[in-house]
Amino acid sequence: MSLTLTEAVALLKEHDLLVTVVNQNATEFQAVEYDSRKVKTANTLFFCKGVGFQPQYLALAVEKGAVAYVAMQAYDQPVTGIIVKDDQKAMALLSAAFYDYPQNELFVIGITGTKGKTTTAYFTTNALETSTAKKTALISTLNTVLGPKPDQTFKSKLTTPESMDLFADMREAVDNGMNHLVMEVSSQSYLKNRVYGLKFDVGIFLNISPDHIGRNEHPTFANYLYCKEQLLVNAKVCIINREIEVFDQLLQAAKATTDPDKIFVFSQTEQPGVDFVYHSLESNLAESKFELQAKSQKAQELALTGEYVASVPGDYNEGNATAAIISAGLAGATAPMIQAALKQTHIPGRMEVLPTKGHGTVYIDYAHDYASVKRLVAFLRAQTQTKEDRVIVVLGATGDKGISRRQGFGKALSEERADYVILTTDDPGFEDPKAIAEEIDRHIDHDQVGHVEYIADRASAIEKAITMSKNDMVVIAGKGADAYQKVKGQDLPYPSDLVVAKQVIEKLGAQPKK
Ligand SMILES: CC(=O)N[C@H]1[C@@H](OP(=O)(O)OP(=O)(O)OC[C@H]2O[C@@H](n3ccc(=O)[nH]c3=O)[C@H](O)[C@@H]2O)O[C@H](CO)[C@@H](O)[C@@H]1O[C@H](C)C(=O)N[C@@H](C)C(=O)N[C@H](CCC(=O)O)C(=O)O
Ligand SMILES: Nc1ncnc2c1ncn2[C@@H]1O[C@H](COP(=O)(O)OP(=O)(O)OP(=O)(O)O)[C@@H](O)[C@H]1O
Repeated sequence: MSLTLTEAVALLKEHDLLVTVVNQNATEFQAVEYDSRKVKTANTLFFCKGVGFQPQYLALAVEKGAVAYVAMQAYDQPVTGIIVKDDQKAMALLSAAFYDYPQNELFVIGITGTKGKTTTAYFTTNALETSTAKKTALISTLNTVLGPKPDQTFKSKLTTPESMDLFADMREAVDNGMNHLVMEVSSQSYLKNRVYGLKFDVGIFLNISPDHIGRNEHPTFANYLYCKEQLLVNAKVCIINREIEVFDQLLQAAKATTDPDKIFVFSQTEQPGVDFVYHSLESNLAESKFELQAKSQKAQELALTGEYVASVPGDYNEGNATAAIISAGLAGATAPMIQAALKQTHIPGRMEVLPTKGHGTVYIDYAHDYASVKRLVAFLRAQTQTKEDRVIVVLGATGDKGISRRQGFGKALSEERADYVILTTDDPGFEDPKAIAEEIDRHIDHDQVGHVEYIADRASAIEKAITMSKNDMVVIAGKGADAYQKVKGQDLPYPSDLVVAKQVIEKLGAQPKK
């Protein structure tokens, strides 16, 4: 992989991003980097970007071999400086060029939404497994999969990687023989221009509710919506959930750049302009069965009508699965292939079900905002068998970010009348977990929620909930498959909610007979 100074300058000029070039002595770059600690070779082009950037990082990069840098200002360094109007946009464009536009060799499906991105990404990837002969790469909050070998799967750092990492990942996927890519597209990735200039073959918009607004994230809901909307503006084919409150605005955004014939709308209810309708047939504690109907000519042409079973319970997962079915169909999978895949999809930390003998049913779920906790508690309430069966909830709220979630949890637990709530620790960061719990508690309507208590140690909170449960639904919410607690800038090891719950069930001798 390489890039010449002439090519870089031409590309930046084409996008009206170039200000000037200083010390024009470098000619060709054999490596690109944005972290001085990672610079390894001479002929590196270094990117100065980000709120935490400091000039000494560039000095270190130069010491280690950087021959040029891209920045929004010139620095006192003897190497070539490519001065640009926007460092993040420049990094995305030049990274794509450096890695020789790997997106052109992949069918790229992008997924956005406040909730359901990871679930839909896993459904879609599995649905494509047969039609692409296992050549579908995945970039998700949980894992990044760039090839079939075990060492080509690794834990992701972000939901959507930094642009340079994204294009490097895509190149690696192509080199590993992949020809499709399913990826989550966070609103933050548009805010930070991580996907600037990238065209998606299919863009999915699942839902939007207030979240990710505040320090380090979006200043307002309008900005959050605008960033998410950009996926539709940059997709050749759009799939949109009709039930989104701001659907009309989304449709307009999609239509600005996409032929209406390439926009697919899905809904739970029949209404004008909808291409696909899904109806729930049976939603139980282990899976969801639903029917998908094609309503428009273009939908019928995809031949996806039929009954589907999604392995992940929760009626909202039928919407996620529907989006996955349509996108997989557009990418060439047939209904039988998708039906077989959805039945078997396992998504770590999303509605993991542990039935017990004598201690009810335990759910581990990543629900960590108002909308997801509300839907989860409502769903589990509907599954209780008798009036005496309780919904017992274990949760905490993260420190340093998502502050509005504390109020949201209080509201969701009150509206859905959780019977027993144990507040506990969930990635407190630099905050005091007890103070976070007290804040959630202040937003709980104690006339609606049976009982609320605080147990600082998460494993002990889980143990108490399962031990006290008889025929109840125990929900351990918020951390999903995370095997750490984020405390004061460190990831402290934590066995994960699933492992803790299994240990408790074993200790109680409550494993169900196989
Ligand atoms: C607010 C935000 O998005 N920040 C991201 C951004 O940081 P930044 O560009 O400001 O960079 P920085 O960390 O201040 O560091 C400045 C620069 O100095 C460099 N550096 C630093 C130290 C050094 O010794 N040498 C050096 O060169 C760094 O590599 C960096 O390029 O770029 C970094 C990678 O270059 C990301 O790690 C970082 O994500 C932070 C950790 C984060 O928490 N982001 C969250 C909000 C996020 O992006 N979340 C979304 C999901 C949200 C959703 O579900 O919708 C996501 O896509 O993951
Ligand atoms: N369509 C939906 N509506 C409401 N809640 C949902 C929906 N889909 C999933 N959830 C809930 O949200 C949780 C997170 O789901 P998932 O990881 O798929 O979403 P995500 O968009 O990737 O989340 P995040 O951005 O927080 O990583 C699930 O565990 C479930 O409780």
